[in-house]
Amino acid sequence: MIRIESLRKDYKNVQALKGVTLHVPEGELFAYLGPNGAGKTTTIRILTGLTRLTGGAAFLNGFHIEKETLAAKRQFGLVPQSANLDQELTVFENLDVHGRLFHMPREERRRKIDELLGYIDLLDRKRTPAKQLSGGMKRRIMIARALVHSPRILFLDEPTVGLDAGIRRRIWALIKKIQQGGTTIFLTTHYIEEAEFLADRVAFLDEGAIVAIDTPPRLISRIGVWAVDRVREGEMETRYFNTREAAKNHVAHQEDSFSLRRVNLEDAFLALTGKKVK
Ligand SMILES: Nc1ncnc2c1ncn2[C@@H]1O[C@H](COP(=O)(O)OP(=O)(O)OP(=O)(O)O)[C@@H](O)[C@H]1O
Repeated sequence: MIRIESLRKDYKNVQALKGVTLHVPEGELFAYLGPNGAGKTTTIRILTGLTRLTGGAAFLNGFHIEKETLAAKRQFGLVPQSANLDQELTVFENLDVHGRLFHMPREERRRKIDELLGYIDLLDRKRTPAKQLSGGMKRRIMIARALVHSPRILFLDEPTVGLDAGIRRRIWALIKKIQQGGTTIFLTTHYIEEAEFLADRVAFLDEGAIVAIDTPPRLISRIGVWAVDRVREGEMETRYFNTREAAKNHVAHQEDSFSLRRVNLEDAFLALTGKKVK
């Protein structure tokens, strides 16, 4: 469970977070979606104790992140945006170092690491140096590493950035599997389809403030059901309708080329923020 209340973060010249409030119940997969610079990483850095907040409060499974720091830190695993495995160490050693940081006894570390490597389908790479792994494998190992101490909350900062489509889907399946084991997942992304596919609920973050929080289907239904894209005088125009008939009526007798399609989460994001995510 994650509770954030009126969270603010000021850097010298930027108000990175302007009073963010949200609650992620136990076991939910929550996506925090926004364009570059929206404040996604800043939020994760504050929740995981890497950056101090300017105002407001946050709790992880009920523990105050600044007043009960140690207990709060035991609640989560973090997969940062950039690959930070120790390249010279093997896969096992990378995970083992993490288990030691959490003072796990040796036998428990071994058991847990084997279990996790089996879980992510990389047991055969246990003795491989990290530098010999592909980008997708490194990402899976980073996810496994974050789970060594059995946290109940997992933070994933842009978990599939830079990975190709096939590997991205494999990571999605892994994230879903982790949630099905009961872990609360807080994921940042600027890939809308990632949020639409994975998340129980999504927050749209823009310039340090939340614009909307809801389930993907409910966010989409705020806009309409059918969309008509049309190029008009060199500009792309999209209009939204609640029925197919209304959409068809709109394009009847038009000479421009158009496409009729279902409304998706990207439409909802654009309509609610007036921005493009990518
Ligand atoms: N250490 C820092 N010092 C000054 N400004 C910062 C610092 N870190 C972030 N910012 C600013 O705070 C704002 C939010 O940045 P943040 O990295 O949280 O955004 P983001 O949504 O994670 O974007 P991205 O997808 O690019 O990582 C941006 O305007 C950024 O320039």
